[in-house]
Amino acid sequence: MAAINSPSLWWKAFPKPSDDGHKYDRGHALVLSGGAAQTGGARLAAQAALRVGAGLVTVMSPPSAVIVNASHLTAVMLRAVADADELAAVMDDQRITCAIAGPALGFSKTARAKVDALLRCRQKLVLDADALTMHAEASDAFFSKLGSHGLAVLTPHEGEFKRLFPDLDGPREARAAHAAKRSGAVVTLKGAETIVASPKGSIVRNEHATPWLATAGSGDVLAGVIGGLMAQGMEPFDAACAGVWLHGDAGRRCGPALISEDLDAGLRRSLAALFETPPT
Ligand SMILES: NC(=O)C1=CN([C@@H]2O[C@H](COP(=O)(O)OP(=O)(O)OC[C@H]3O[C@@H](n4cnc5c(N)ncnc54)[C@H](O)[C@@H]3O)[C@@H](O)[C@H]2O)[C@@H](O)CC1
Ligand SMILES: Nc1ncnc2c1ncn2[C@@H]1O[C@H](COP(=O)(O)OP(=O)(O)O)[C@@H](O)[C@H]1O
Repeated sequence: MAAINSPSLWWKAFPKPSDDGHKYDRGHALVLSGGAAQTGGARLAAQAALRVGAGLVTVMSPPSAVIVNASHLTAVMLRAVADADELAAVMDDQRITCAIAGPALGFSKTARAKVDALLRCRQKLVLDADALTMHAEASDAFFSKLGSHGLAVLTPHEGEFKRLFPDLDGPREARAAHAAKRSGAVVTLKGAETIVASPKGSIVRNEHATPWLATAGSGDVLAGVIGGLMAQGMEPFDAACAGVWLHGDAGRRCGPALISEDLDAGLRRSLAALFETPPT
């Protein structure tokens, strides 16, 4: 039976900046960008990762999309990365603590190879959207890589979940639990209620949200929130639970007519409230 998500479940593990810390103590997250016409999803995720406290966040952009990304980024950094080999070389830097891939990434051969390179690294991962769908045709091989990796969070919506786990049906909690066991990753099955399941059998149900979150790019923000928390050292299951709650709380604080860009301000208010009155 699932626990109901609330800050008391994960507050102890939640990253708090130390008085004498510097930005590298707060982790460095990378976010893969899609091509020149598909860059927004990565930037939404990157901004969210920075907002929840990652010390540095860099968008890794195909060279052809650098100008587009550069014209939109300020605190988030930017680096051109042409192919999987270049990405693997960047990931060799042990100061990189998490990578986020999938939002508006696309399905090119290069995008697929980049995700494969991430799966061969030791850093924590959030895989969302296209980084999930691209494995629908060869899901067993994907699960085997995820199982060896051991530090990934998958964030499918129902459509993406069905592509990866077409044989699973029944109640959402049972499906998420089964998917986590099969994939060896933490599975965050998004929806009006979001289920977070770990490969070891922990399961949490999040009811703290708002239907106003059903808007383009909202899931990209969630991927960034979870990745930003993992970049700071939070374990994948705790980060997924905390991320889903914060995302829901930010949505509630924004209220009617929110669009995904608004969640940045909502997250700031959510974090301020959490730090002002921490759960007991
Ligand atoms: N600003 C941006 O750059 C944005 C980029 N996005 C990117 O656009 C690409 C397509 O993403 P989509 O999710 O639209 O498309 P997908 O084609 O991957 O999935 C949508 C399909 O799944 C079905 N579906 C079933 N249950 C669903 C559920 N609970 N929630 C959503 N869909 C459900 C829908 O009916 C639809 O046919 C991805 O790369 C995504 O990251 C989107 O995230 C929107 C914002
Ligand atoms: N009716 C709803 N009530 C609460 N939250 C919702 C509802 N519909 C969607 N959400 C949340 O909004 C986000 C949508 O993510 P996703 O479908 O990946 O969108 P996108 O691909 O556009 O970013 C998820 O976090 C999901 O849980």
